[in-house]
Amino acid sequence: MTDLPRTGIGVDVHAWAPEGDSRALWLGCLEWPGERGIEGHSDGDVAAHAACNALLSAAGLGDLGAVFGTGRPELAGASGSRLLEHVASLLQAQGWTIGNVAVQVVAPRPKIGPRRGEMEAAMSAALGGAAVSVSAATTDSLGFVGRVEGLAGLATALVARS
Ligand SMILES: Nc1ccn([C@@H]2O[C@H](COP(=O)(O)O)[C@@H](O)[C@H]2O)c(=O)n1
Ligand SMILES: C[C@@]1(CO)OP(=O)(O)OP(=O)(O)OC[C@H]1O
Repeated sequence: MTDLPRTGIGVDVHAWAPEGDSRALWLGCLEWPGERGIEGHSDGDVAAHAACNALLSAAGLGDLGAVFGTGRPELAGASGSRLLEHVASLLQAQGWTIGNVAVQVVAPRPKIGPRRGEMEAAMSAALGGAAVSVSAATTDSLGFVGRVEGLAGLATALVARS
């Protein structure tokens, strides 16, 4: 049987930190100065987390909770880059090459367009150079994203046997 490439799907949602909270916003392995921060056990980077979930899904290796648990003390504040690097090393150890990862941020802010290239480069670097594309949508003020309760990251990934 030929080893066909495999796709995966991932999502992650985190709540915004309360207004005035000093937490920083980390999204797509970048810090966003001046933007409202995010709640989370890690740094709450929904773009990186969705990408991790998509890659683990594509490789049949579970998801973030299966790999990192949901509250391990050593992962408090862990960066999206650190999680992506670990996921990339797990896939490599299992004989998978990453084809590409596509990530969509669902949030009215921050505006992704002006930093799209920087975000793609930062996530790609964490994945050892694999192609990453980033897009965004606002939801036109509807739902929990529109009410500014939280933001979401969605991702797909393609992997193939090395
Ligand atoms: N956080 C965001 C959200 C959206 N964009 C850009 O705006 C376009 C229009 O968004 P709609 O939700 O109204 O379709 C979208 O296609 C993105 O180009 C953004 O940069 N950052
Ligand atoms: C990343 C982890 C690490 O404790 O923490 P959270 O910041 O809670 O993020 P989530 O996307 O809910 O995934 C669970 C955890 O694996």
